[in-house]
Amino acid sequence: MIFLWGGLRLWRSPPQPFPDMKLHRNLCEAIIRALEAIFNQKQYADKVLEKLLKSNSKWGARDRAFIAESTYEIVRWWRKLLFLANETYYENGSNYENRVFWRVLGVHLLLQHKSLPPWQEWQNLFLKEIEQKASNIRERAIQHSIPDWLDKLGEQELGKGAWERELEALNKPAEVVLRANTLKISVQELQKLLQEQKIETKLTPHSPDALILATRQNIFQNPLFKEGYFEVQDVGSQEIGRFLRVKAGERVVDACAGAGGKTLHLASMMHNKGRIIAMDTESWKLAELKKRAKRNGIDIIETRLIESSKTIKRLANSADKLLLDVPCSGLGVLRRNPDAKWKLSEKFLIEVREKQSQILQQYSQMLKKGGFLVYATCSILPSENENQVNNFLLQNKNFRLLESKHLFPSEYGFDGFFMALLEKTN
Ligand SMILES: C[S@@+](CC[C@H](N)C(=O)[O-])C[C@H]1O[C@@H](n2cnc3c(N)ncnc32)[C@H](O)[C@@H]1O
Repeated sequence: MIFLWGGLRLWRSPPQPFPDMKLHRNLCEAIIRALEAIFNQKQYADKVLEKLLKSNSKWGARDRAFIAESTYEIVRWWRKLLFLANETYYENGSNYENRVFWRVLGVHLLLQHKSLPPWQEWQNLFLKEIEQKASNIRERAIQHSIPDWLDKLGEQELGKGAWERELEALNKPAEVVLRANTLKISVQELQKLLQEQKIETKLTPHSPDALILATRQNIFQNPLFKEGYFEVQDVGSQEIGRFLRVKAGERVVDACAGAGGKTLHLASMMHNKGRIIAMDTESWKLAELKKRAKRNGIDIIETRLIESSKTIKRLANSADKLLLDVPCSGLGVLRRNPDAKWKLSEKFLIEVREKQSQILQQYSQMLKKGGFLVYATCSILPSENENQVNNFLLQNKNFRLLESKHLFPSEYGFDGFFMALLEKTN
């Protein structure tokens, strides 16, 4: 699964019709190239777009937004658009012909009320017919554009009503959320400085340091970002950091730190006092984390690459607080990563659940007696969440559950997460 911290996320805005924009063939060809790389070469959408947008410096901001937004919306609605284009959907990962990408793009643009140029690829596509077909879809997996196996699994795990509510919410494009780096600035001051640049934001009751961008722009180019005044981080992800209740001066281990989205938050809540050991199995992510820490004015983080179980054993009984933000299906963040639903498989889910339970079992040994750990995922499936925690508690009587929380996109409007706070009592 993918974890994003890069600039591309900012291009995922609500679908916009770009009403007065002429359809240039080179922009449509760029979208086709992106779709081909995502669906046939199985590349990650964010990486594909990052590379594609860098490849042509002549595209203006509107062109780039058009390419990125169209690609993301097509990826999100892939199965439904194939159905409306009278094309076959392959659940087994087979490749699609170029012609299919063109037809799907044509259907998408018609539904955005664009009039199509008389290009040969778009002959015989008519909005009225497409709309009529769309109004008669009976199958939930097509309507919500999701693979059959995942649709069945979601219903099995969450129940019909809850799964349908999440399906609906997970197909809405995500907002861009900033987290003020309180080591450098308060959320109110940040809002004011952004306003002076005519960048409108709103506060949210769900997170004290969060600001939500009213309109999308390349915020990573903003001088305030370069100065480390804020990071881009979803509201739910911010909640996980707070859930660990870290204090200044503590020794904290963030064992699946990745590029450090949550590590940086922990460090600012600790007022940059104490020690955080940020670990991961991927060295490139830890290298990125170091860069981000520097920008944020944080110097209490030490990165440690996990090369074997020895790295973990060396830290036995050493942490006051431990964050286990484990690898997962990413089902809670499909709004940001819609391509994940086409790349996930039952086999991957079985493997990732096994990994989660191993991490929980082995890494929890790093905690001191009396210490707290947070087990977190960006999944909404009980099999990755409470079931993992319950199994662990059955086998580890020296831990007790203090609190757990589900963040469902349908209920609070942001990404889906799970977090459980455990205490090591003995
Ligand atoms: C959910 S992501 C972490 C996101 C990160 N905490 C953040 O807030 O940006 C899970 C991370 O676990 C890492 N990972 C995978 N297997 C691991 C293992 N066995 N031990 C530690 N980390 C692992 C992945 O490389 C990935 O960065």
